[in-house]
Parts: sequence; structure tokens; C-alpha cells
Amino acid sequence: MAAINAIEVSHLTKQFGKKTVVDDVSFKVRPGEVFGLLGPNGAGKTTTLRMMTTLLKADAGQVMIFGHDTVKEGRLARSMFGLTGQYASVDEDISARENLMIFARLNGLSRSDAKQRTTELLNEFSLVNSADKALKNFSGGMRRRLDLAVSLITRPTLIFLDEPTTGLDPRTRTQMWDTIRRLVKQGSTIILTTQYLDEADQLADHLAIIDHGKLVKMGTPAELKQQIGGSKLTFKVCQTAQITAAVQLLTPQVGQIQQTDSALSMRLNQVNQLNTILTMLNQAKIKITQLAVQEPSLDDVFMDLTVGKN
Ligand SMILES: Nc1ncnc2c1ncn2[C@@H]1O[C@H](COP(=O)(O)OP(=O)(O)OP(=O)(O)O)[C@@H](O)[C@H]1O
Repeated sequence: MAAINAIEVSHLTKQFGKKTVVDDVSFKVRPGEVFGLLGPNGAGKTTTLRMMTTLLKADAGQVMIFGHDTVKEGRLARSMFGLTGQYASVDEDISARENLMIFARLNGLSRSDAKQRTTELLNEFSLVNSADKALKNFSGGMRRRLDLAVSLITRPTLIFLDEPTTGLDPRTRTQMWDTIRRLVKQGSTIILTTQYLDEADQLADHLAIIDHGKLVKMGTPAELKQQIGGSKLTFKVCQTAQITAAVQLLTPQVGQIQQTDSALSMRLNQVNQLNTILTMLNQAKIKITQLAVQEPSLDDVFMDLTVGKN
């Protein structure tokens, strides 16, 4: 028998007024993987996440968490995940330790169990030295770590992270990525939303790209990059007068060529096309400079698949 999916989202739909912000979205998340929902601002990522975590009622569609319907078996489904992001209602005036204690008690832990779990989480999230400071004195990175710690009090196997690194500096982002990787190693399934392509590329096993409420593409980061096609060749034409000639010469060879001032860029089906292109330019006496060949990145996928601002 196939292992049960951590999440199954089927035909999820939400309208606000006349606007459909989540439009017939379906996907599955396997246990133990990091699944990324990627999309530009306003694409519908948070709304999708809020419906999956029962914070918002869907207009249509279904979400199953480890086989449990989030509407019909809401309490059971909710007991299986932790949620962090724009939701944690930690108290700014009290310390990290006190916040953890309160949430542990609210989650039904006895006083001594709550104390033990608080100590474990403070250690795990490197918050020991700041444990007794009021949160209003915390940096953004410390706040995020505490939010995550709070959502892990009950050791959920499924964790929802809404934009876990938005606004963090590069070092703190990397620390957060390490924390996420550690959770996955310990067996957690993670679903995260992000606008950062490098974050998706670094962390996600599978990605769904959402744009204008629709799921436009799904796959591993490698698969998505492959779909974009081969490497990208970019160079500058030294003499402005020769730009048009270069475009006309190479278009039959490579198809569409993008031009920004004197820079031309094109997709190569195979890297050895480069030889032919350089020979053609040489024979036509067109001098070029700043030549670069780049593998496709998730940025290319994103730009290809998403349409302007939502
Ligand atoms: N409660 C609401 N009432 C009306 N419109 C809403 C509501 N919540 C979200 N929206 C709209 O739904 C659309 C999707 O928003 P959502 O927050 O899901 O996007 P997102 O992909 O998470 O964007 P971001 O990356 O900016 O957080 C946006 O146009 C937003 O303005």
C-alpha cells in the first residue's frame, strides 16, 4: 500500500468579493519532504496556507492532512501540524521563556513537562542567552526563531512556515535554513511559502509556482529549470551599428534573441552551439565582448511563468 500523503489539496478555491484569489489549486505533499509554494506578491500563497491550516474557510475544494479532512475532522487535522509565520500571537512584554511556558501549558503540558520542553526549545533554537529578555528587545531573527520554537512545542510532524525568512539579514536567513534542514532530518514534513527563489532552490524538494491564484507549474527545482531549456548565452556587441546585423545573423540559429542596449541573450539547445555562433560572428566580422554562458536558474523559471505584479 502506498504511504499516506502528508497533505492532499484538491480543487481549493477562494474568492474575496468578485476576485478569485485561489483558483482550483490541487497538489500533494509527501511525508518528509519540503514543499515550497512560490509566487509573486499577492499571488495567493498565504490565502492557500490559511485555508490548509483551517484559519480560513474555502469556498470550494478539500484539504486532507495525513488522511484527515480539515473540515470534517478539523480538530484531529489541526493536532497534526504546527504553524508559524504571520500568526503567532506571542506576547511582546514578557520573555521568550515565559512565552514558551504559556504556550506549552495552553497545549496541555504539565508544569514540569512544560519547563522541560521550554529548556529543550531554548537550547535547540540558540535562545538560551536571551531567554529572559522581553521580546520587544529581540531582533527579527530571534523573533522568527521563537515563533518557530512555539509552533514546535507539541512536536508536530508537519510544519507550515509562512515566509520564514522575509526581512531577515543574509546570515540569519542561512541560520533559519539550517534550522529547517535540521527539522527535516529529524523527520518533519515542511510546507513553506516564499518569494525568494534561492530559498526555494535551497530548501524545497518540490515546488508549486502560483500566479494570480492559479497553480501554473509544479516539479522539483531541477525539473522546473530544465523546462526553461538549455543554458543562456549573453554577450555585448562592440559596435552599436552591428547589433541589428548580429540579431539577423543568429536568429535562424537560436530562435528568439533578447536585446537590452548592446547586450544580446539567447537560449542554447546544446552548449556546442556556441562554436557555431562564434564562428558565424567571426566570419561576419562582428566583434563581441563580455560573453557569459549561464545555466538556467529558478529566476528564469519564475520570470517565464509569472506575469508581472499580481
Ligand atoms: N481578507 C481579505 N479580503 C480581501 N482580499 C484579500 C484578503 N486576504 C487577501 N486578499 C487578497 O488576495 C490576494 C492574495 O493574497 P495573499 O496574501 O494570499 O498573497 P501572497 O501570495 O501570500 O502574497 P505576499 O507574498 O505578498 O504575502 C491579494 O490580492 C490580497 O489583496
